[in-house]
Amino acid sequence: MTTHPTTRIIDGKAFAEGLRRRVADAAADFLARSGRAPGLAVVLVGDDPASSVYVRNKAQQTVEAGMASFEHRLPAETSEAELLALVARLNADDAVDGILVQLPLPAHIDAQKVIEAIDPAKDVDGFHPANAGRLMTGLPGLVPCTPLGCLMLIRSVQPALAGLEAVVIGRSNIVGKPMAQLLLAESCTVTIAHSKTRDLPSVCRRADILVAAVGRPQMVRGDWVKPGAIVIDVGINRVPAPERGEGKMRLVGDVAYDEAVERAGAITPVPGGVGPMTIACLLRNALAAAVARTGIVVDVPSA
Ligand SMILES: NC(=O)C1=CN([C@@H]2O[C@H](COP(=O)(O)OP(=O)(O)OC[C@H]3O[C@@H](n4cnc5c(N)ncnc54)[C@H](OP(=O)(O)O)[C@@H]3O)[C@@H](O)[C@H]2O)C=CC1
Ligand SMILES: Nc1nc(=O)c2c([nH]1)NC[C@@H]1CN(c3ccc(C(=O)N[C@@H](CCC(=O)O)C(=O)O)cc3)C=[N+]21
Repeated sequence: MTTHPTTRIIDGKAFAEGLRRRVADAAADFLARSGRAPGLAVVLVGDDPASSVYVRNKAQQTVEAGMASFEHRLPAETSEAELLALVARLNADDAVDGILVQLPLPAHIDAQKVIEAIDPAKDVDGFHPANAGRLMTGLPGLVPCTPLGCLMLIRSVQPALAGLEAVVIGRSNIVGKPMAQLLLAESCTVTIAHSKTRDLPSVCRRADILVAAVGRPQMVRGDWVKPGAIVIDVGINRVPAPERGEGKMRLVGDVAYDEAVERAGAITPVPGGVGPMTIACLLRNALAAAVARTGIVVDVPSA
């Protein structure tokens, strides 16, 4: 593979390691001042294999950062009422600063109801309407981890964002919409594209910053990328990899990386780009929640 001589491959894995180290330092300060470690509770309902791996990684990295991890694995048959009762217990538990309920939830549970049951002060995913509204209106609050991680990576290659054209493909509440809000707050000119967008390739070609959060393997082609653009690939898609052996799978993003790397000024790989930042930002948000809840001031890494 040849890359443009000036293309910067954004190493999300390395950036995330550095962020986790800074969070760990601050968590140690928090422990020294308060007598307890910041606490993060992660709830998994059912046994989806991918979700199970993420939850294990989150718990492991929480402990490595010197925080208390409370892992709740519930059977797929758990009723909505039982899950809401657990959320209520976690809301009331002073050792728990952050609560994450892994999505997707089984179909018999109303995910929106569960999100709204989480105390906004402990909503480390930033999915509660109170936090979404705070982001939209420019008030301090908890910001969704994946877009926050994307903003940190964008800033690492381009600190001055005002006036840049940003295109976000995808309008989900967990990635696309909050990503657009963060870029707007940075004074980018933001376009949100989605499945009804006409002539998506032309829209993308305007972008100085192109964020793909779609869930379609390698949909964004090289000739959709403006030369020199910053390309952030949020997509996590598992596709068959027969070259690795029968039944094997590999991860690809929403961007055709080998093509886009030829035109981009900077680009995130998959894996090793946005994914590791999501978990690092989760730990960052748990620390931020602990600080906001207790008033104990430590150095919380910011975007
Ligand atoms: N790296 C990480 O940490 C994370 C990665 N992800 C990954 O990011 C991707 C997106 O996740 P999420 O936002 O939850 O996904 P959703 O399925 O909730 O949203 C997908 C968005 O893409 C849009 N879309 C679908 N098809 C097209 C198309 N052909 N052209 C343009 N837009 C299209 C949809 O439009 P419409 O609204 O019109 O239907 C929708 O807004 C997934 O691959 C997911 O696995 C997600 C979270 C974290
Ligand atoms: N309430 C909730 N909050 C979430 O933040 C949330 C969720 N539910 N449900 C699922 C999605 C997805 N998600 C990822 C986290 C880390 C990686 C990650 O670490 N990816 C590695 C690869 C991991 C692998 O090899 O599978 C990488 O890209 O390098 C990916 C995806 C968080 N999500």
